Amino acid sequence: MKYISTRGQGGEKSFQEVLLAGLAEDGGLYVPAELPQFDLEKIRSLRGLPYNELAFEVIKPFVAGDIPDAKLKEMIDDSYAAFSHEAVAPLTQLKSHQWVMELFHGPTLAFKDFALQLLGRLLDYVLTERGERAVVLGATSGDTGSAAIEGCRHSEALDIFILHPYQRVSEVQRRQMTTVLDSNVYNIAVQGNFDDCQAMVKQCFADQSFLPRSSEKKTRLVAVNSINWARIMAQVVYYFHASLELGGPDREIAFSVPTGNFGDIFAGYIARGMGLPVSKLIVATNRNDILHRFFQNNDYSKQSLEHTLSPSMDIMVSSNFERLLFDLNDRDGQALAELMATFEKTGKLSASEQSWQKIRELFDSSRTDDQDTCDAIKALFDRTEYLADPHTITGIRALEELETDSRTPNLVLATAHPVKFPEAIEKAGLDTPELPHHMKDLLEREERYDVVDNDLNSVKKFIHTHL
Ligand SMILES: Cc1ncc(COP(=O)(O)O)c(C=O)c1O
Ligand SMILES: N[C@@H](CCOP(=O)(O)O)C(=O)O
Repeated sequence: MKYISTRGQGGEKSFQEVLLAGLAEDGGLYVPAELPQFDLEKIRSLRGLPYNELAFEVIKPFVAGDIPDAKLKEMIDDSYAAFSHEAVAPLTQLKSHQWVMELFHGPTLAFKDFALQLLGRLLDYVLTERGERAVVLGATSGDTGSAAIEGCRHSEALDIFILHPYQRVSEVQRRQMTTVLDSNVYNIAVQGNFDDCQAMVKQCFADQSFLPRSSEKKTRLVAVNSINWARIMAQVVYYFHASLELGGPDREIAFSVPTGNFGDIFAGYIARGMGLPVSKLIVATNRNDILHRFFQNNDYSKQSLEHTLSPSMDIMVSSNFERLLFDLNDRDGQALAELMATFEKTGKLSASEQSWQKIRELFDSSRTDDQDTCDAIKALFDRTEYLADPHTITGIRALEELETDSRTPNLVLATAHPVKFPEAIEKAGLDTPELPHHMKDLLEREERYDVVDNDLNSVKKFIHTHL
């Protein structure tokens, strides 16, 4: 499989190159030069497979030529054996035609584990084969950080630096990161918001001269955010899983996806591009609604980032949106590079009217504020005794608000476990469930993290001195 940058430079790359690079050298994101195609017969043949076997079939073409089948299979089997539910991504029906797919049965209780358990293993395998070490650098609004640490901490080939916005993640989320005391793990609490953290991570990738150099080799920086294609690739699998559970590919499914960095829903777009019958992709946002404004009014313009009860979606600049824009611009890297340069200068962009109209046939969107988040969590619980987390509920609310075809199964991605967000659950007037067994003493464990100014040089200096 070959990959290209959304900004058109640098030629074709292999999966290993893309895995290890994160961002492309021209500042773009990697996408497959061509998507693998699964016809209906092939998709039908996947029916009934356990999650790990399905994952192997879906992921295999993306890594072809770079990871031996037997090794890939072993890594996938190990990744999903770490999940606490036998079905890995179980579906629960909330009402007729409406299901949630629970993506929070991994070790850190959010959907990030699906990709980061595998990504950690892929990195460890590839780096060990090459006899190299690397520095993992990531930004988190709460969930990617702990999942990345959990996925990578056991690798002797990796040092891990995670930036999170100081006092802007929940206590459980913070402690899931900061109570990991391994000597290769560094948590940096930046006195800014998630967009600041993500922008600094991208700037570190763009200019890596701050990294120490050993005599033989320069230090390699690796991305664990969904700018890394391997993240999207692993997330594609559960769209196939949901569809097959609900009668696909012989009926279409509509997916409603709590959205921030546009990675999770973009994986659904890729599944559709591979041949999976998907009728709608619904972008559910919180008050940070740049994507909602794009899908409603063709207006992708930055506003100030607000702190909400769904902190993991407190994102304004959505990295993966660039991957969609690449397709909307007929995969013209030059045109996309110009569009992104305009966005960097002016803080806004829009698509051509024709491509926006076309993409609106597939995508719809909805926005939920904090009050509606609490009201909807309570109303759902009163009706069904199902406790949704404040991110998942935005996806459920979107389905209530938008008119969807009642004959098509509607599936919401349940992206995190409610136990991670007691503030929202309490504000909804409900009791937070107990922490699961492996995290029982989380609130008593020793923490270690450093608070750093919202300043690129301070972050670079921190990384440099700790390597
Ligand atoms: C719990 C939760 N829900 C939804 C999202 C949004 O996903 P994405 O950033 O892939 O759009 C995130 C963060 O990424 C999250 O942690
Ligand atoms: N919501 C994420 C933010 C980063 O998104 P990613 O999917 O690009 O890693 C988080 O919880 O950290």
